[in-house]
Amino acid sequence: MIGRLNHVAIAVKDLAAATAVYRDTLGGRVSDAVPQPDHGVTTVFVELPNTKIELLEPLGEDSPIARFLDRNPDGGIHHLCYEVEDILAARDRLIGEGARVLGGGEPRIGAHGKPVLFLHPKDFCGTLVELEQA
Ligand SMILES: CC[C@H](C(=O)O)C(=O)SCCNC(=O)CCNC(=O)[C@H](O)C(C)(C)COP(=O)(O)OP(=O)(O)OC[C@H]1O[C@@H](n2cnc3c(N)ncnc32)[C@H](O)[C@@H]1OP(=O)(O)O
Ligand SMILES: [Co+2]
Repeated sequence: MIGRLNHVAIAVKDLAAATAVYRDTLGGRVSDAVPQPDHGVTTVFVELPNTKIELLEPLGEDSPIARFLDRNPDGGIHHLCYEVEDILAARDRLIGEGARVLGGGEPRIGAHGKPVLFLHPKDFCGTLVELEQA
C-alpha cells in the first residue's frame, strides 16, 4: 500500500532560522514560506534528489504542532509522509485493521494540492504518519 516517501517533516519554532540552516549551512534548495491556515502551520519545503524535507512552524492559536514543540523546544522530526495510489481505499483498509485515522477520516487538501490523511502515532511505532494521494 505505501509507496514513495514524499517528505519527512521537521517541526520548529523559528521557520526562518530553520530555513537558513537548510539553505546556508546544508546548501539545500528551499521554497518560499507558505502559510497553510487550514492546517495551522506555515511550511517550507527543501527539495532533495530523492524526497523532500518539510519544515513546519505553528500558525494561529490552536496549531496541531504546538504541544509537540512544547515537548520538543529545539524542534524535531514530526511526521513521515508516504504516497498511496488510492487514499480512500487506504483509509478504509486501515480503519478495517483498527488503525486510528485522524481528522474524522476525511482526506483534506495538503501542501501539494492533493488529499492527505494522518494516522495516530500510537498505532505506527510512535511515529505520526501522513498519507498523500500520489
Ligand atoms: C499543509 C499540510 C502539510 C502537508 O504535508 O500536506 C502537513 O503536514 S500539516 C502537519 C500538521 N498537522 C498535523 O500534524 C495533523 C495531524 N496531527 C494531529 O492531529 C496531532 O499532532 C496529534 C493528534 C497527532 C497529536 O497532537 P498533540 O501532540 O496535541 O496530542 P497529545 O499531546 O495528546 O499527544 C498524544 C500522544 O501522541 C504523541 N505524539 C504527538 N505528536 C506526535 C508526533 N508528531 N510523533 C510522535 N508522537 C506524537 C504524544 O507524545 C502523546 O503521547 P503520550 O505517550 O500520550 O504522551
Ligand atoms: Co506533511
